Amino acid sequence: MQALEAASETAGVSTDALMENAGLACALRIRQRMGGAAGRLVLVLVGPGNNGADGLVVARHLRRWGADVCCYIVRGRPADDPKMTDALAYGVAVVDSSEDHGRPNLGRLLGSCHLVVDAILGAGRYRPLDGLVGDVTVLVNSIRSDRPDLSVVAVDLPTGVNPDTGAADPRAIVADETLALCHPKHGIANFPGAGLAGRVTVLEIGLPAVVSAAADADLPTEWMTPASARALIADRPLVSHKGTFGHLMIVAGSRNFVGAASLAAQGAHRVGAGLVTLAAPDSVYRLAASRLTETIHLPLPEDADGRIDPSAADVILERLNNYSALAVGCGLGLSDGTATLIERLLLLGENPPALPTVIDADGLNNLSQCADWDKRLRAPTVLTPHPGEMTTLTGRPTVEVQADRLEIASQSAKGWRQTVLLKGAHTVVASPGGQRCILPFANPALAAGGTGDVLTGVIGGLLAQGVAPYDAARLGGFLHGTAADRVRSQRGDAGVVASDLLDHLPAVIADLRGPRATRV
Ligand SMILES: NC(=O)C1=CN([C@@H]2O[C@H](COP(=O)(O)OP(=O)(O)OC[C@H]3O[C@@H](n4cnc5c(N)ncnc54)[C@H](O)[C@@H]3O)[C@@H](O)[C@H]2O)[C@@H](O)CC1
Ligand SMILES: Nc1ncnc2c1ncn2[C@@H]1O[C@H](COP(=O)(O)OP(=O)(O)O)[C@@H](O)[C@H]1O
Ligand SMILES: [K+]
Repeated sequence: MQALEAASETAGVSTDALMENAGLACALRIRQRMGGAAGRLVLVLVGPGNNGADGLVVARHLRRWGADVCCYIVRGRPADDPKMTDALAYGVAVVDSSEDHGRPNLGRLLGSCHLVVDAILGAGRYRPLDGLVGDVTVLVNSIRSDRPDLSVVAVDLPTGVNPDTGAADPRAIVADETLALCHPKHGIANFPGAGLAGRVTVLEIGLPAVVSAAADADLPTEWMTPASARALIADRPLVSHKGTFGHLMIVAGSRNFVGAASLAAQGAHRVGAGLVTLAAPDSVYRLAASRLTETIHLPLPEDADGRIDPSAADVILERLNNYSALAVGCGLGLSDGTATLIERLLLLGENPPALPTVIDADGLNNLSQCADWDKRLRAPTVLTPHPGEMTTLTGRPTVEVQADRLEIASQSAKGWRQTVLLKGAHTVVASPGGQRCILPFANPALAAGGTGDVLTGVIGGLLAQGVAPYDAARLGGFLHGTAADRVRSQRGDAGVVASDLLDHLPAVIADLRGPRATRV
């Protein structure tokens, strides 16, 4: 962002203009969050640099719209600060920390305000919080935990988070929402910083077009937003039929995991696949069929433990010509037989069509048993490991995977020449060509068995409709994460079950698509 700011100056857009744009964008979002400005009491914590200057612009606009706004100057501002002059001219109240010994004024303001804006520190050079700033952040965090009605909104980054790494001072601000200016900094993509940022909203600050185009080409990591997801949703022609939207074959399920197969099938239906066939062990078919009224069924021979028998590979392979995508793995179980099945379905050697494929769960575990699997995948594939499955596939300890999620997903995608979706809070998607993106969802409601099976069905359903693997993975993950956020807002963090996600998927797609005209 520092380089972009310099390039903007050269292109004729001053830092001051960017700061004004940034402050206005933040003020608009805060007003929206509060459901209006008039009569609200807002406390803006102002630091010494440009983040503090953004805070003063936010304060001025909110005051202009009728809020009672107090700026608490955490660290001295320059004596001739024009942003301070402007804020005072609009009637913003100012309290200086140097005159608030023992912080009685700050305590009083925190006790009565509706919302706190953290504009103490942003993306400047990081150093650990000193005593003065740390005092303030500790008080804010403690009053926030006593007052569930109080929102803390951070400008650009929560104060105390290292913008480049995501490391955090133990006294860092805990925010309910972070307003990321232009390109989100790594500090709110990586944990623990990401865990302190709350919901992340990305705001435009009006970089000149030539600068932002160059930046988009240069920056390796995309932060998925509703706008970037919308761009991946295809039009749905009015004159269409079930064949228009593809046919997905799902190979899944075993005696112990009947629901996994069923959840994947429903995930695919709910993102608009034209036809979905579930190829499952005969005993799973008998249980799942009564729930899956829209699904086509292909019952398969099974072994003594209720897993698909490897001889079923012939049954599947001879039919694949009639399908447009394949999803493999949910609840498959793990045995020599299932490894043979996976080898025959997915790896070089046989000669069926190379259907776009998503592999999850035991599909991945079985795959890891096949010699040289990473060099022999036949089709364009999305692999969707959780961190434990990533360990199985790469041999790298899970703590290592989690410490460097972006790099490990990227390296794996390049090495395997396939798309990789590394699950978990802030899911990472990486393409074999070096693109990568972060899905901005951290949601404990998703931490429940079966949610990954829904994701596999969603990605498979998109592949079947002709969406390219990298796009299917990032769009699928975005739809899944958005649906989960909706479920969480209705039902809370605990007790959500995977099938709760399903009903939300069509509305998530419709809302993202918006009122755009459907083409015939
Ligand atoms: N780069 C851009 O294009 C734009 C940047 N903007 C804002 O500018 C911010 C970056 O501004 P700055 O570079 O001034 O950085 P900061 O606002 O983070 O402030 C840096 C100042 O804080 C001091 N400081 C750093 N760590 C400290 C600590 N632990 N305790 C006490 N003081 C500490 C530094 O010595 C320095 O004086 C962004 O986060 C964003 O809010 C926006 O105004 C929009 C335009
Ligand atoms: N705390 C979390 N924040 C965001 N997403 C999460 C969180 N916990 C789990 N998820 C998501 O939920 C899904 C879980 O998938 P997985 O671990 O394969 O479970 P299962 O196979 O039991 O369905 C993944 O999409 C993962 O990214
Ligand atoms: K901040």
